[in-house]
Amino acid sequence: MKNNNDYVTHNHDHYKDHRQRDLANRKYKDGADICIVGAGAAGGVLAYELSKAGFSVVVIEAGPFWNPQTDFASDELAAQSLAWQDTRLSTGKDALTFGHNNSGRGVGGGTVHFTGVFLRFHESDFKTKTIDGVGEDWPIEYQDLAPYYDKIERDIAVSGPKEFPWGSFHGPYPYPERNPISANSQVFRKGCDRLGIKSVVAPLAILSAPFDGRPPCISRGFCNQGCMPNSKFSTLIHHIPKAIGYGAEVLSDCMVTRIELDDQGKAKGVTFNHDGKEHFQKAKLVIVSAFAVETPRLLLNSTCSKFPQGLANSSGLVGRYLLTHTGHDIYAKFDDEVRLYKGTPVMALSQDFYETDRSRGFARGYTMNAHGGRPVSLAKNLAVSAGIWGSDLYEIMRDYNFYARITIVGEVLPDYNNFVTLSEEKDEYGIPRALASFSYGDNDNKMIAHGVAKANEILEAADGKAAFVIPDSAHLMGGCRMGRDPAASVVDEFCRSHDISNLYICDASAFVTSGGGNPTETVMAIAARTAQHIINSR
Ligand SMILES: Cc1cc2nc3c(=O)[nH]c(=O)nc-3n(C[C@H](O)[C@H](O)[C@H](O)COP(=O)(O)OP(=O)(O)OC[C@H]3O[C@@H](n4cnc5c(N)ncnc54)[C@H](O)[C@@H]3O)c2cc1C
Repeated sequence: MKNNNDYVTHNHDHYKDHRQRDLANRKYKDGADICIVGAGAAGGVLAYELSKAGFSVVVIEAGPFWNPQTDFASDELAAQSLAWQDTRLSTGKDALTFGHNNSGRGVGGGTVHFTGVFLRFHESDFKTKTIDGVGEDWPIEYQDLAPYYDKIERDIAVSGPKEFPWGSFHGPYPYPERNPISANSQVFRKGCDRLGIKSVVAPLAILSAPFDGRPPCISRGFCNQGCMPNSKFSTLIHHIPKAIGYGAEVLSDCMVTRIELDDQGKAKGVTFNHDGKEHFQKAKLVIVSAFAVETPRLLLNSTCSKFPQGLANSSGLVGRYLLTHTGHDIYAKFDDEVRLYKGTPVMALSQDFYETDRSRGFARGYTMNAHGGRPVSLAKNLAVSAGIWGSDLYEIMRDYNFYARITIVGEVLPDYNNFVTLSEEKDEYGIPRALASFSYGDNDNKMIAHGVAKANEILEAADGKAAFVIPDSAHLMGGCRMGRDPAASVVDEFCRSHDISNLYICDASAFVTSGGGNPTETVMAIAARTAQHIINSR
């Protein structure tokens, strides 16, 4: 019998014992207290906190149980498999690109291939309607999440600056900031300094010193390809192994196709597909943590006579108010080599343009990330998103080493007409494929224009020559927004669905607004708060 400490020892193959081989002999075949759908950022935190509190927990994950030592490759193309690659249909004026840029698949979810930029939301993010007259207020405030932000940062030893100039949290972070920073980040900070724009070394869920049996980052630079040395946090290597140590069971390669209700209209478990066969997992409470596209899709697919519009959907808002961040990439060319592939991709950022400044002509704002990048994705994005082909494309790729990049992570305002729903087309499980529709609004477009101009100013102040812009988006959120009014939201402030008392929806889909910074710390803080609520309600 292993004790819990065995599961926190890293760099050996502690995952193999838990790859599901025999579903007939699974641990909680006759029922568990809690079934969590999806083992990503939120699902991992929930599994850890709830199993630690003594609940019997089953986590059902569509993708594989990755082993960093054998499954992660220092190869851009090979690592595409870490993302959700099933076909999703996309429409709208600014149709979203899915695949590698949007969600994970497999234990760890998006945390396996995320960049590790770890930011809190600001106080204003939770009340944009009250403060700026745009978007919607959340049913919670920054202060409700603050203790959970603290906890998550401590739990995974976030590295960051001693002083963080923006928002309510001013540091220090549990672990010191990363040093040295990449050449791209040095270029960014030089440009900011010359223009009087504040910048810092980025807070990262990547170790700057040893922690929990894991080594500090060696700046190998393949963060988005899965971190083989385990220096970057993911729920795959942190929360999930510990949850297993507390008794949780993880069923990987198992696609949940429906949430099932009993005669009283309460959740009784989920149906899932493994290797072409259907299985049922009984549970007293179901939590859906399948991310901003798959969560609404699963709810909409789980129709029954009592809920013909899908589960938790009496408001008609499941799938509505889908959010993303503007993710425009601004490139400039330098005389000296920058080598964008080197080191942790984001090592410096600025939030000087995060809060509303009416003189700019739009509400809300953005984070600027000095953002490294790899050559295959650059070539693809140049051709597909920027429409640069032929000799122009060849020349840029030939001079790849001389480009620097800034990415604008900008707040997109919530819009009822941005949504995910079910299409007419079905996948191999017989579930209708997701169809997402997305268009930027006027405020979003003004913000993008401002961010692009500001990034060019910074790069030019650092002696670069403005080169090209690749339009992009990042980080999906929303689709099951939280709120107090059951007619205007899908879940309450603890992510409990308004319609079904033992059905929780807890992941990025619960976001009301997108904030102007990378979202995963907020996803995890919300999950930790939801777990505490479930524990308190026991
Ligand atoms: C390239 C990239 C870089 C990023 N970088 C950053 C960053 O630097 N900082 C930051 O804050 N955020 C970043 N993000 C965003 C981050 O990954 C997400 O915000 C976060 O993972 C969302 O957490 P989640 O729990 O909602 O979903 P996920 O982490 O995506 O987890 C959902 C899980 O559910 C599983 N699932 C889905 N449907 C089913 C089903 N029907 N049955 C069973 N399982 C299912 C999926 O396989 C997945 O494992 C990045 C994202 C990408 C794509």
